[in-house]
Amino acid sequence: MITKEQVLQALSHVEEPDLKKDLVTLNMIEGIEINGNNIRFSVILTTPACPLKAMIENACRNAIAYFVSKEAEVIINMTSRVTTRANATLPNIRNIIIVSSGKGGVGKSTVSANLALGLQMTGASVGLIDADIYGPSIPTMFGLEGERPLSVQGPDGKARILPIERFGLKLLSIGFFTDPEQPVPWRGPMVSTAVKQLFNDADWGELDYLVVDLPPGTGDIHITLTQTYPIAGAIIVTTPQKVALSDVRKGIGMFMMNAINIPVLGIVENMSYFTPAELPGNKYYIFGSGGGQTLAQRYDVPFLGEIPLVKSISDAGDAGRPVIMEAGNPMAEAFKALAAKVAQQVSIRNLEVRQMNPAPAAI
Ligand SMILES: Nc1ncnc2c1ncn2[C@@H]1O[C@H](COP(=O)(O)OP(=O)(O)OP(=O)(O)O)[C@@H](O)[C@H]1O
Repeated sequence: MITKEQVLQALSHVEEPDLKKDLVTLNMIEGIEINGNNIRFSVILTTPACPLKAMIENACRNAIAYFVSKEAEVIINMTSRVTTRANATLPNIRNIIIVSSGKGGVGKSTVSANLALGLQMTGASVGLIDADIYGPSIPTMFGLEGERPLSVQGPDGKARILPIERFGLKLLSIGFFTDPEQPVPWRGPMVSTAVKQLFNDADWGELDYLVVDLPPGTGDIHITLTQTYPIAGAIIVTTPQKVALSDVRKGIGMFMMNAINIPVLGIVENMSYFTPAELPGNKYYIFGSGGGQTLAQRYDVPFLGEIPLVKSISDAGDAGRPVIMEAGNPMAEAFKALAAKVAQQVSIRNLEVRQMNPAPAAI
């Protein structure tokens, strides 16, 4: 007779490669049912985008065959529950991911939009805030220029902004509230108040991830957000040119300052190499190669990947349909891989935070 204890014992030999602990210790096994030779259970991954899903499933099957019985018929339900750090400020939002860059024009908004969609395509619920007061580009990238979000009455009687939904994403941009013909001369306190409204006064519902596209550089918004909300981590976008890399150093330095102390989930290098549309296998590193990777090593933060310079990205951005929506486009694959890596880093950081502060069970 196969017992539940035998199954748990076998699965305690399977390690989650990113989290470096076994599946039983991580409480990732649920709903074990045994009926004669049939074993059924669920593995609760920490993100639907887990790039190691197939490998973990395989390791579970091998462990059952080795430690329990070769004859067992195993049915595994691979599912997920996105982890969070305890968050009393915005309890419905499990992870806030900020996307920043030292310099303007490096592709921060392009990365934010495609990352948010990449996370959403794996089954997570995702929101995107465009807090780039100097040049909000999310309305254009999603074909939403001139749109105005509706206002609804919340249960407390207060008005709430309803994010606009597009391709399954919930979106709010500072650009929905400003007139592109009449740029607003923003002052520090105005900026902070306006951006905080996008978080506090909006009806986001339940979100696994909220991606935030920040203005370039290190300014008031960065300080306000990092001091007001529990941020799961920051992503830094750069391009291979030396000047962009030196700006990134300042950005990383800011997040690592004691007073701010936001985990850097990693560096993304955009426009790393040029790929002609007719020769997608050819890569031309016109600005030199390896800069982002070297910087990541120097600061001991993950390198999240290289995004090529491809004309279709900007065409797609201008046409209101981010490139990740184009099935079969190699760029779409690059952004999907990026989303999986980011989700993985969020899970790792959340576990580290829980180990440092084990009081509330945050899963
Ligand atoms: N990998 C790429 N290949 C080709 N074009 C790209 C790539 N990444 C971004 N672009 C284009 O470069 C321009 C700037 O990109 P984007 O708006 O995403 O940058 P940003 O860093 O957010 O800029 P800003 O600082 O102005 O907000 C856009 O026209 C975009 O379509």
